[in-house]
Formats: sequence, structure tokens, C-alpha cells
Amino acid sequence: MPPAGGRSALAVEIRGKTFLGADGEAVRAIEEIAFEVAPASFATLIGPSGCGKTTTLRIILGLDTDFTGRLKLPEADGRIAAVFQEPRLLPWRTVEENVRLALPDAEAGRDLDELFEVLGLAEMRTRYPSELSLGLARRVALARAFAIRPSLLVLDEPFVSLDEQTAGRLRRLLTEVWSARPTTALMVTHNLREAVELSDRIVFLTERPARVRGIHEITTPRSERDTRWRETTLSAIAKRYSGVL
Ligand SMILES: Nc1ncnc2c1ncn2[C@@H]1O[C@H](COP(=O)(O)OP(=O)(O)OP(=O)(O)O)[C@@H](O)[C@H]1O
Repeated sequence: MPPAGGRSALAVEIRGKTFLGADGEAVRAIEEIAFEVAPASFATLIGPSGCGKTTTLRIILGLDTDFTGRLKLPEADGRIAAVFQEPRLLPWRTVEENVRLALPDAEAGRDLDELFEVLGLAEMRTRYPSELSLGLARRVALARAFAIRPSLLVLDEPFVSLDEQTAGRLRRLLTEVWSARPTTALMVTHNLREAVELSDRIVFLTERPARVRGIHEITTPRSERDTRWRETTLSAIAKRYSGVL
């Protein structure tokens, strides 16, 4: 149990979510998704295309309130940071300005040297988004998310559309920056390898309308997750959840 008044888990209980489709037909996106993410741990949501992953994140972010169920955020008045597939940087602002704009006024002058350093952005602070590759722009989006010291970090496919080498480097950077500033994190991905590398807990969803198909816990420290461990873990998961690879 967390101490009274301290950080608590993210608890998600979505008992139903229905959209009204363009033709007026009801589209049941989520049937029943319930899971928890322990304080300062990293969880991943994985499931087939169109099963309701982004909808779940939008509900958690408060962008969609039309659902049945309830949510418990890690801190009632805590900050939530979101990293989307598109880095969403302001093109007329430098890298540093883009990151600082996310800070509350009282923290506007805060020292961000270490954060830029750990994300390999120290030399990029005066660049503009148009001068950055997608991989670099995603690093800036990560810097902006961590800069606000969020109590909850939500990531929607942050490595999609990158070549494997760039994606691998970004995953390692995320592990490093998150390990130095652990916060309760929930990521959506299609990529099980990515989930296995980063997560403490993987929540598998079914086809739409989404239900939780199973929850896989990973207790091996990230520093011990070498190639051999990854392959063994992936095949154990594939055996248990056929069709997820
Ligand atoms: N605004 C909307 N209006 C109608 N239907 C919607 C709306 N948003 C999502 N849906 C439908 O709800 C279902 C879940 O969508 P969602 O984007 O959450 O899936 P996803 O798991 O994130 O998909 P992907 O893996 O392809 O990113 C899909 O069938 C989608 O077409």
C-alpha cells in the first residue's frame, strides 16, 4: 500500500465505450478493460489494430468522457504528459522553446541541461523542428513530456515509422530517462518486442470490442533483458497468447 497522501496506482476500469459511426450505427469499441499500473512502473497496452487502444488512452487523458466505468489517476492533482505518434512541435519555436513552453510559469527558468543531455539533445537546443529527423523530433517530444515531471506519462506508439536502429536507440533513451525519473507510465504499441524491452506489465487486449485477454508481468530488471532473455520471453508469450506476434 502506498503511504497515505502518497502516490497511488493508475487504475483503469472501462466497462463500455460505444461510438456512433458515420452511418448512424453504434460501434462498440470497448467491452471491458480493467487493469492497474503500479506507482512509478511502466505498463504497455497491446492488441490488434482497431481494438480500442487509442480510445483507452483518450479516456485516461480526459479527452473522451463519454464512457461507462471509472478511472483513478496516480495523483488527483498530478500532471499528465502525453507523447503521440506525431511529435506535435511548434514549427516556429526552437527545440528548447518547445520544451519550455510545457512548463508552468513558476518553473519557466528551470535548469533542463541534464534532461537535454540524457536524451542526446544538448547540441539541438537552438534548432527548429524542420531541421530535425523524425527520430530527433520524437526525442524532443519525450523531453517535453519529462520536463513537466508528470505523475502519469501516456505514450501512443512513440516509435512507429522509425527504422529499427533509430527505434532501438529511442527505446534505450526512453528507458534511461524514465529510469532516472520514474513515473507511472502507460504505452500503446503494436510491437511486442518493444513492450517486452520496456515494460513491467503488458496488458493484452482482444479484438474489438476490447476486453483484457491477459496480463503478463515482467520482473527481470531492464539491465538484464539481453537478446537471449528477450527471445525466450517472446516465445513464452507467443505460446500463451497465440497470434500476438
Ligand atoms: N470518433 C470515432 N467515431 C467512430 N468510431 C470510432 C471513433 N474513434 C474510434 N472509432 C472506432 O473505435 C474502434 C477503436 O479505435 P481505436 O483508435 O481506439 O483503436 P486502436 O486499437 O488504437 O487502433 P490502431 O491499433 O489501428 O491504432 C475502431 O473500430 C475505430 O474505428
